[in-house]
Amino acid sequence: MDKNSKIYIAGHRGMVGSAIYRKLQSEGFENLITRTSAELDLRNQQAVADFFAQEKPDYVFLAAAKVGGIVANNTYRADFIYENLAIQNNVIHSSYVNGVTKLMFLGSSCIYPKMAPQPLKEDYLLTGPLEETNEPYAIAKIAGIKMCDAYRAQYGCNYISVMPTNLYGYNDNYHPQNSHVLPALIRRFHEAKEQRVPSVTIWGTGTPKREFLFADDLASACYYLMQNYDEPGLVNIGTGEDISIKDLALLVKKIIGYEGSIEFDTAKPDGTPRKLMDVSKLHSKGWKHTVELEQGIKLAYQDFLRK
Ligand SMILES: NC(=O)C1=CN([C@@H]2O[C@H](COP(=O)(O)OP(=O)(O)OC[C@H]3O[C@@H](n4cnc5c(N)ncnc54)[C@H](OP(=O)(O)O)[C@@H]3O)[C@@H](O)[C@H]2O)C=CC1
Ligand SMILES: C[C@H]1O[C@H](OP(=O)(O)OP(=O)(O)OC[C@H]2O[C@@H](n3cnc4c(=O)[nH]c(N)nc43)[C@H](O)[C@@H]2O)[C@@H](O)[C@@H](O)C1=O
Repeated sequence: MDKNSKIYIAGHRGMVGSAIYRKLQSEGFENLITRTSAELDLRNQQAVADFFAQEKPDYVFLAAAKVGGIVANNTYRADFIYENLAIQNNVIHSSYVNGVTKLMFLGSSCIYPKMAPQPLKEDYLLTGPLEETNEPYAIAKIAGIKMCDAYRAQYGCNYISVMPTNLYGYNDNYHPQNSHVLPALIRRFHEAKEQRVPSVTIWGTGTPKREFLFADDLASACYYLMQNYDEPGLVNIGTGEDISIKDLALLVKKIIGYEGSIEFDTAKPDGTPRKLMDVSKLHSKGWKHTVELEQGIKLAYQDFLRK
């Protein structure tokens, strides 16, 4: 990418897309193209074809998707598979038709088998059954990886796939039911503190382990890989460190300054027992995260308080 390249960031108002937008701006890129979902519904094949034919972007970051936490994935199963397949099919195919130089597809760590060995290496893809709660979303994401590889193999397209671990940061979704765990806990502990509620309930047993990456770090990795990575297959993006949900809840409780107790709603799903990324490939390419979890949660909490 050079500073005059025309770059389309699909999903620029979301947590990831907005972080990629900020990163590109801070690096001096000015020719950035964006559309909200109201302006351009990426599920609409003709609208996407017309947009690409008119704008002819050089580079595409595909960060638009139907996204949510464990209960949203499990509840809106049809929406998660249909919307994600439609968005990625339309954007990837229109990129090919209109000669996009390079495209980055964002997947997720949920593409790996539920019981895969830890840490998760890139070559564990398609080696076992998926986690049931997010299987439709994961199937769509796996199709996206395979679509990038197929367009590379048949048409020589330089389309790359990156697999971020669980993310959090600025512009996160704080919906009480549909969000991911970190924004959910920030909101719940904050409201419990404000309303002097004696206990906070978190979902599941608290024993699953997750890895968390600050979205601005992810944007930095995406920028780095867009400049320095041209391979088929996938590359994990994470920190290589994980934490149990119980310990995460204790950390959020401490940062927010809530003094009540924690209870567990075991009627809610735990999901995958552990999802720790093997980040040796990413490190070998020359990128490492900079924001540690406690610091990142403090930054996210400040952002939550500003909204
Ligand atoms: N959040 C996480 O923990 C993780 C996210 N990822 C991946 O990162 C990417 C970005 O996720 P994140 O930023 O968290 O998600 P958000 O929900 O914050 O943002 C998604 C964006 O996609 C856009 N979008 C959704 N549907 C459509 C549509 N039909 N047409 C056009 N635009 C649409 C929305 O645009 P608008 O605002 O204009 O409506 C929104 O800004 C996704 O591919 C996700 O799978 C991967 C791993 C973990
Ligand atoms: C990024 C990733 O996100 C989803 O998978 P997930 O990793 O299971 O993500 P989650 O953040 O929703 O939950 C993590 C853990 O935390 C526990 N948990 C406790 N209390 C709350 C809570 O209040 N909300 C939520 N959401 N979870 C909670 C919850 O029970 C689970 O054990 C995928 O569907 C898929 O979309 C995907 O790729």
